[in-house]
Amino acid sequence: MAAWTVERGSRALCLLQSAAKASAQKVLEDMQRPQDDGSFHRFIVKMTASLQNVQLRKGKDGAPFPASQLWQDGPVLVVVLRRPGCLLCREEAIRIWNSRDKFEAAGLKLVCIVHEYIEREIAAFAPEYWGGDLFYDEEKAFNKAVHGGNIRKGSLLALLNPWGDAAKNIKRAKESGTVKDSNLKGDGLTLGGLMIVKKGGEVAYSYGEKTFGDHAPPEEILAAAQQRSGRAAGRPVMPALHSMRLVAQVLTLSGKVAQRHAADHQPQRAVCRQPARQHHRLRALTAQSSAPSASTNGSGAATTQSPEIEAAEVEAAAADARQNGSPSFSNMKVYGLQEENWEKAALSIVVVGASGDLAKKKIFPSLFALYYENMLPQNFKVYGYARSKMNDEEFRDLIAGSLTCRLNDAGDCGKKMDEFLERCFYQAGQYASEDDFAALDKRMADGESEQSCADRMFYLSIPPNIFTTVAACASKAASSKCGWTRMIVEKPFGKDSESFQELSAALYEHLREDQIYRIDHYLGKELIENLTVLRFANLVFEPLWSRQYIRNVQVIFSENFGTEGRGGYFDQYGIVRDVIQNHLLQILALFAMEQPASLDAEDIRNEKVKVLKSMGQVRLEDMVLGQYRSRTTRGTTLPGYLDDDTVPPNSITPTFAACSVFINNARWDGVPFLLKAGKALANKAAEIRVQFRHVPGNLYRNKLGLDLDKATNELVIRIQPNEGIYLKVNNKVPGLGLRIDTTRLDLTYKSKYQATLPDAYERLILDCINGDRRLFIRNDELEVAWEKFTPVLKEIEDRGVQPELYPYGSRGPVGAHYLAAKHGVRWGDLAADDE
Ligand SMILES: NC(=O)C1=CN([C@@H]2O[C@H](COP(=O)(O)OP(=O)(O)OC[C@H]3O[C@@H](n4cnc5c(N)ncnc54)[C@H](OP(=O)(O)O)[C@@H]3O)[C@@H](O)[C@H]2O)C=CC1
Ligand SMILES: O=C1O[C@H](COP(=O)(O)O)[C@@H](O)[C@H](O)[C@H]1O
Repeated sequence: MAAWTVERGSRALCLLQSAAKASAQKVLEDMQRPQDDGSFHRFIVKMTASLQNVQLRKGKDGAPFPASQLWQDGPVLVVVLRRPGCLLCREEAIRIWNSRDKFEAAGLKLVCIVHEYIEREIAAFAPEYWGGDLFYDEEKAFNKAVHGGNIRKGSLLALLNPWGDAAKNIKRAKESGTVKDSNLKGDGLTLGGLMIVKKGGEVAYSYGEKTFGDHAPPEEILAAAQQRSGRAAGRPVMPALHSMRLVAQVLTLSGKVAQRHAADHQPQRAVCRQPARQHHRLRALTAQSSAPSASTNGSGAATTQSPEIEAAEVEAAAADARQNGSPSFSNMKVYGLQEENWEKAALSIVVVGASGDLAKKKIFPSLFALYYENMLPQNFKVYGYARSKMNDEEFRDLIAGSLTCRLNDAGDCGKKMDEFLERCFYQAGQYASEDDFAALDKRMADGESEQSCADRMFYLSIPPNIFTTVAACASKAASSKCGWTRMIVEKPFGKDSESFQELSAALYEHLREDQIYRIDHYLGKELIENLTVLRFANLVFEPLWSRQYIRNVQVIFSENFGTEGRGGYFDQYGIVRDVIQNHLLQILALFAMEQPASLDAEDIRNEKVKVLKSMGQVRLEDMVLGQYRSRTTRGTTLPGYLDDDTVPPNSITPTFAACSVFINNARWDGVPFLLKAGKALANKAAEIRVQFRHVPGNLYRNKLGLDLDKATNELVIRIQPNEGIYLKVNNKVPGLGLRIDTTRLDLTYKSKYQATLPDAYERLILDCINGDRRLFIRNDELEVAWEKFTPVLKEIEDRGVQPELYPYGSRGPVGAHYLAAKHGVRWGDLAADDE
């Protein structure tokens, strides 16, 4: 068989790299020379064999017959459903069914397969959404086949992400107007797809749904159908599963795109010498160039340009290839291999500083949660790296203690934990030793060798003084040779403008901006993700979001424990650098920014930078500093900050700070933004409070009591704990007479949603793997953030400003009340009516 093998595509890619200016047509011609090393053939045989004898039924009680009967007389297009009642499945079914003329013209018969037979559901589905034959596949063999032989389950987490593909698909389906009604009955998690099977059983095309409602691109199905029948003018018939996609990839690789990508990957050695690995590289490049947002951000494999520019380039390259290439591809969109490669992809995750607190507390549990939710690529491995001496078993014991089964435990958590731990390894090494990182590289390469090529993600969970040393050694000695290499860098990103610039410059010596993922875990919190949805997806809030209606905004962080063990780190930074300059300022930026042009990372971050630039300098006179002291209650003494052994005696580092800032733009002019953060306070909370102005000429003024502030509307976005959003409104108390009460319109997440909220680190690690940079901080954001705070921090240190003492477990220093009063407002969290 004249097969289009993956290796053949690999060679074509090398050809492209070495002669990037060659036209796509020429490359296609080169690829079209037949080559048969048997691998594609073996794949087809395996796939075909797995379906031939599958027993299908027409109806639940119908007589079973072998699936091979479907294609014994001619080719067939098989729609493999997830669930007949679902909106997205109905949308897909009717779309295919309505295009049946084209498929039938290409000689295909259309059938639909369900893996569950709920009579009423089927009756509501066919013939309303599907007019052809429908068969029941009890074994779910077709659902497996479209996903390479395994059941693939969609994750409910995917539905929680308002920017995710699943949400976009739901929107698209609703807007299509083709589905009148839908329901939630049946198994909605087992993903489906679509296949074209040739007469006799050879699979000519296969597409597995990657997430809910991700359907095979119509142009691709049609092109495959035409190829299958050999009807596309002048085209050789070719097996479609790989070749269709391979050609799509090659089309994207013409001219400068190929050149740029080739240049972007570092180090470049061995790229062309390893044909087996090229397949993966093809994926990485295509994933980056494929259509929707996930793809432009997708691999992050290598661009310093904005996604729009890149998308335009890819489009131009594809257009070029269309012009010069075969007419049968003229309508073909450039879709990536992401979905199938998600399973084939190999990923090595390195946690540097694996013996430390953050790694144990957050990173490994998050990785396990992602694994449990099937969010990690099939071929992933985790490597812990630190100086401490441990073997793999000891390392596994160390992290096992912190893994939990909190996410939707389906009873298999223990087993999953064991599976996860089997993929965890430990490599001891010094942080400044390239040789030690080379040893890690070797270890990873051994682990990766079964796959085509692995991407590598490093999480630098180490003290800031060694960030750049590690970045240097890791990038030099342990970068991925053919996939992407990304590094998540933890805060603190410097101590002031100067040290930040130094750190930044040092990182840039070894990494490009698109490889650096500066994490601020507050951006990964559910309610922060929801902030932009709340603003921009509701008509009722955005018009009020300005100086005209808002009196002040408060961003509040409090913890009911002290530095406890982290005093050594904390004392060098203090609460302003630890929480306000990063977490709270990031929240403020998202809250106050203008509507971005799109939800792309760069558009959002551009708006954040603008609003930060419009912010005035933080001034000492607008700031209150505090430090907690010990407190004895009922015979128990809670230690003061200075009682922490890791804190120097007489330290004046603030553990509490509050400040007011203004944003000097048309929207926010004159509105005080009050930021407050403290440790060892009365409770643990993080929230945004928006206090609205008083109602002018209020008819009920005399019913509201003397304190009008109590009756102003207040919108509270409770980031944690007990996540939720509520709006304080005035309401008539039911009954005779007219009494007014201030009450809450309350959306408390745990009452409304059953799903466990993912931890911020889970979301952010996954985003990094996906190349989604929206929730990571760009260098220029930090630059501005430091500009606003550096002068005041310097002044505090130069003057040796003494913090006001407050007792452990109290509501903080009294000075904070004066600060609010200076702006004629009160702290919402300290109001008597606020529990
Ligand atoms: N812990 C937390 O809650 C949070 C931490 N962060 C940030 O995450 C990063 C990691 O934090 P965390 O895990 O608490 O840090 P740790 O202090 O626990 O350090 C992590 C590891 O780094 C190594 N290490 C510690 N001190 C040094 C040193 N002076 N020189 C070289 N290596 C050292 C140790 O491993 P070994 O000796 O085995 O090499 C240690 O296990 C830091 O940047 C921190 O600011 C951010 C937010 C929260
Ligand atoms: O970054 C930090 O955040 C934690 C608080 O995080 P949370 O998710 O538990 O609210 C804080 O304790 C720590 O001091 C700071 O470095």
